[in-house]
Amino acid sequence: MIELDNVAYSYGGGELLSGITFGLQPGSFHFLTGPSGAGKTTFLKLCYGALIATSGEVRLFDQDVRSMTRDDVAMTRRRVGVVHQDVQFLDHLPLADNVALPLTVSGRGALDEAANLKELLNWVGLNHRADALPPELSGGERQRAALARAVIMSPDIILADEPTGNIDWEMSQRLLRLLVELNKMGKTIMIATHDLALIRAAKTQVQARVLRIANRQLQLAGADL
Ligand SMILES: Nc1ncnc2c1ncn2[C@@H]1O[C@H](COP(=O)(O)OP(=O)(O)OP(=O)(O)O)[C@@H](O)[C@H]1O
Repeated sequence: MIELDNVAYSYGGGELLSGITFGLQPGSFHFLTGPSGAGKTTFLKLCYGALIATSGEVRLFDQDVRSMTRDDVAMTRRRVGVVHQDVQFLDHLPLADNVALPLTVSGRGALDEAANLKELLNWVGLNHRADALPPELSGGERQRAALARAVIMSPDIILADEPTGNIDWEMSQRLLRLLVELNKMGKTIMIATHDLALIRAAKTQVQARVLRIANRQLQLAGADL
């Protein structure tokens, strides 16, 4: 689904990632960990084509990201749902409209939209908050809304960057359960996180692999986490 072949990435100040070869298999569940500043967000951005590798090749659904047209990029955005580290909403729009934004932008029918949206808000436990404005939401509500928005287009892959960064343990568990549920429905999941307790909790629920970025390299972490 996503393949990186000997990928390197530099930000000008030097090489951040180097010699990265990785293939994301359908239906897999990965955690991505490593020290702060190691390049986890950068790696995720390379995976969904938001950044282009300095060298090496990234293929998204068998297509080299460098050869993608604007339409190709729009298509892959539908197939890859991203939960960003710094979740942004339009503060003047109610939560439901924010969650529906990818549908609205893509021009899907209103009826289709309404049915899908209600079900989705229910699934993340936010039906009662549908009319709330983003500044009125708690951290956990924002994260669940971000997840709902990331999956509203029924993507095949969900990439989540520190989705439990600012929320308490109970809410982290709730979010994890939603991601595990998505994986059981066949979605491919990758979560960047510092939270080793979250990884341990996940391993009791799903067969998760742990990747670690350190010293510019991507490695498969040992089973002793
Ligand atoms: N647009 C940019 N321009 C220059 N340097 C950048 C840019 N984005 C990130 N960096 C640098 O690249 C390094 C890796 O950043 P990245 O966000 O990928 O790390 P991370 O592992 O996700 O960190 P964290 O765990 O703290 O979120 C950092 O030192 C960061 O300052």
